[in-house]
Amino acid sequence: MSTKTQTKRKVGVLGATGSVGQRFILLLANHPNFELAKLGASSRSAGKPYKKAVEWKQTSLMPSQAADLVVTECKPEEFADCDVVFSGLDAEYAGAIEKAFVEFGLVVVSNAKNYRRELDVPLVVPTANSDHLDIVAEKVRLAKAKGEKRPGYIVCISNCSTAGLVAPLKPLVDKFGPLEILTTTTMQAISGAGFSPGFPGIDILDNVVPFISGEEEKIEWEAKKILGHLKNDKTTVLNDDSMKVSAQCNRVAVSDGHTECVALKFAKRPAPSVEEVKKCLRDYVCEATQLGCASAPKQAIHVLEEQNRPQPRLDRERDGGFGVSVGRIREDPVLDFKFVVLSHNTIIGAAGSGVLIAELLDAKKLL
Ligand SMILES: NC(=O)C1=CN([C@@H]2O[C@H](COP(=O)(O)OP(=O)(O)OC[C@H]3O[C@@H](n4cnc5c(N)ncnc54)[C@H](OP(=O)(O)O)[C@@H]3O)[C@@H](O)[C@H]2O)C=CC1
Ligand SMILES: N[C@@H](CC(=O)OP(=O)(O)O)C(=O)O
Repeated sequence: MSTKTQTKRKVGVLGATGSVGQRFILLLANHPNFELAKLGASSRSAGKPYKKAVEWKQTSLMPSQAADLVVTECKPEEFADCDVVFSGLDAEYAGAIEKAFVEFGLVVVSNAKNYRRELDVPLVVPTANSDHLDIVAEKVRLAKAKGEKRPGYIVCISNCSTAGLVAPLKPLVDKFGPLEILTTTTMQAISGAGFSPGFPGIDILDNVVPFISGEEEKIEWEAKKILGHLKNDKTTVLNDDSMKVSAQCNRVAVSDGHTECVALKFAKRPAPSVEEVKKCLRDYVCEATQLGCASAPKQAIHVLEEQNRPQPRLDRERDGGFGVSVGRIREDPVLDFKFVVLSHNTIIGAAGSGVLIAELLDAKKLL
């Protein structure tokens, strides 16, 4: 019997002190395939052990694997031995830093918005459109065919509200065809606004704020890219521009977990029944689960029958935050259906998606 143990892949986290960065630390500390090797943040944090650089705000204790790692500046040379670098960088700085990392030959999986619109950059919710990683597979194949080593590349994670929205839509579109109309009204947690400086308590206590800068536009176009298809040559994504999407976004006094009230109309007539929609969501098994990825949810979509669910505090941890909860699925008198979806914004909406994407890249031998 073989006694050979598989060595873990070294990984780094940029923006390790932030809201998304802290979630990456929690998810990577005891990961079976990845070893947390490098942490990066701004020059304010660089040179300090992580436990001194970070203002830890998670409800789980800071993992010992991270506490004494010394934070560095976000320079690619510092991360040269990492197989994957996760980015939770402030978008103001992410563009230049991530570009430098890719040019250095590194694999970057990013939460920042900067490269999401690039046609040859996959925008991936790993429980929905993991097939878009074929763009990366094609880049790697072409380089290897020329006798070159694996090139640096970037994969983008979607906006957190978009992730919760498209997770149940993808199996529905695959089974019942494209959507004609999609509307969503979000109730977004304060952790989505980040930790530096963080959403002011006085603004959110006893309150709802009906504006999140840039969020509605991002949901409206990102859904079209994620629900779109790859061109035949697998080099770019063709957005689903035939679908009309409308989003309204609100910040609410919830720590973690974005809730969305969704309504939709399918392009094809007759529309499926409520029972067919529920069955489609319940039966869905995402590729990451089929491949046995370590963080993949057992159930990607949880269909809830209780009339007052999902609720963020009660449902956000389903499948470790990698599962999305859908409740109150019913006919809509204007469109075809309406339902409520809840997703953990820093797990399936951010860092968790990043980790699961890296597991998929590893399973597909693209690292
Ligand atoms: N929060 C969420 O739910 C989601 C966030 N995102 C995106 O993820 C990214 C991170 O968001 P979030 O964690 O909320 O943000 P935070 O404000 O909490 O964290 C920002 C991070 O960026 C670092 N940083 C700031 N300036 C620089 C710099 N000049 N050079 C290097 N590092 C720098 C900070 O380090 P330091 O502590 O040293 O200042 C910190 O680690 C953003 O692009 C955001 O839009 C995406 C989806 C969901
Ligand atoms: N805007 C989101 C979080 C976020 O930063 O999204 P994006 O990465 O798309 O900018 C929220 O407030 O909940």
